Amino acid sequence: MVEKRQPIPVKEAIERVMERARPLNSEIVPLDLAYGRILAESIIASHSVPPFDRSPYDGFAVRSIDTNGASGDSRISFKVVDHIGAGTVSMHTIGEREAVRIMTGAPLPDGADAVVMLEQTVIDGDTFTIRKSFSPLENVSLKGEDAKEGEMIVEAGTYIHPGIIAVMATFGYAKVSVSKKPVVGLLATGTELLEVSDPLEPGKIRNSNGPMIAAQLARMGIEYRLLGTLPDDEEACYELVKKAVDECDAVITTGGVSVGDFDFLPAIYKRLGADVLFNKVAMRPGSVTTVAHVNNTFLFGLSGNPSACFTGFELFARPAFLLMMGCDKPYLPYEKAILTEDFTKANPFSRFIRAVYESTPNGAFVKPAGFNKSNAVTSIARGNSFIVLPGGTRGFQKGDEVDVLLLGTEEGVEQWMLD
Ligand SMILES: Nc1nc2c(c(=O)[nH]1)N[C@H]1C(S)=C(S)[C@@H](COP(=O)(O)OP(=O)(O)OC[C@H]3O[C@@H](n4cnc5c(N)ncnc54)[C@H](O)[C@@H]3O)O[C@H]1N2
Ligand code: MOO
Ligand SMILES: [Mg+2]
Repeated sequence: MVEKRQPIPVKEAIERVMERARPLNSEIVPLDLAYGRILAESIIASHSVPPFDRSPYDGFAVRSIDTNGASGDSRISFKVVDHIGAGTVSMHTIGEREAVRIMTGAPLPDGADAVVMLEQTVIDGDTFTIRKSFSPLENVSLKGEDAKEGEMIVEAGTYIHPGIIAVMATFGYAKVSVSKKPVVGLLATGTELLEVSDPLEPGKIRNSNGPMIAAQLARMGIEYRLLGTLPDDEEACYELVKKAVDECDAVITTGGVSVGDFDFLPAIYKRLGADVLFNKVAMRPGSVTTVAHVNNTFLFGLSGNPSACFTGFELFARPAFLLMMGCDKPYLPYEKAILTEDFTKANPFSRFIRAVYESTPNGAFVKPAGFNKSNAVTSIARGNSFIVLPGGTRGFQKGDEVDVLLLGTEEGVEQWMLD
């Protein structure tokens, strides 16, 4: 008698996984290795930005009061008493009708409260004239206008993108505290599996899930331990998974999670005494995705079918790893888009269709990325998103608005947006 599995809604499955995920500790890395990591400390402005009043233009620093009344008919003349570029501080205090020739980024000299752009002057030796008046602080980049000393700039939990690298450099963070990455073991199971470099043989296929998951992990900045590719042999798989559980924060397997005679993962979870969070999800593809937990280690039993495997990783493993890394936005970004093709199949379960999403000036559009069965591999290659159709629906038409989850973005969202 084949075991009857109880499907649970996708949202509940995700919640069960996320409830078990615990943030890992942090580690210190040099700034040049921080890109793509998750901040484990908040970035506080250690000084004001800019740190001094400075010139935003190449021109002349003047006292605005001296410019009052300037016009085309009545030009006012200034005497240039110093000349500075960025990085140099003038020792002069500007007096009446005096000016310092100043370059972009140089600190405003004492006494000056406005900057005249070079283009606004007529220069004659060490004097120049202007034809308009300037108000106090005109063309001055004020100390602290970008950030005040002590201000919170980026909160812990944020994905470190190049802009965050820029502020950390600004504030002298030569090293920064980031969350540790999970150690993830990767095992492809299947007697039919060949290595990528092997020629095809009757009844065999090349292992595409292993390299795919490795790349899904790489896209998140996570390295993996390749546990290997094993035939459908319960004993060999058990020994390998058992060993990996002690060494890894998560073990991802592909294949062998359904009810077939050579699907040994359910028996392996039992022998390990693992707590199975679920073994059936009301979704297509990926309904047999199984997630278990033992000794503080996650076991992600992804389906062998490539589209199901891919989907199971993105929906369950990805947010769990991001939560473990302290990320405050672990979920795939959500959009609405207009379907540009009919999709008339019934959806007994929530359906995740590999899709091509395009954002245009006329709105966002989406269409299935080709052959879309659970065992499809080409639509994963052609897609950049999932169309999500709710369970219990059918007959989506061209022009309908549908839910879309975007793949491969650096930053996600705080909440799972769908049921
Ligand atoms: N009687 C039932 N049969 C099946 C059910 C079911 O509920 N009752 N579920 C179906 C669903 S849904 C899926 S999905 C698959 C899941 O199968 P498994 O996760 O057990 O995976 P396998 O049986 O090992 O392989 C399935 C399929 O995928 C190919 N495969 C496996 N590994 C790889 C790999 N690394 N790279 C590329 N392709 C791989 C394998 O050759 C099979 O074709 O079960 C349904 N059956
Ligand atoms: O797990 Mo299966 O992918 O629902 O087709
Ligand atoms: Mg199977």
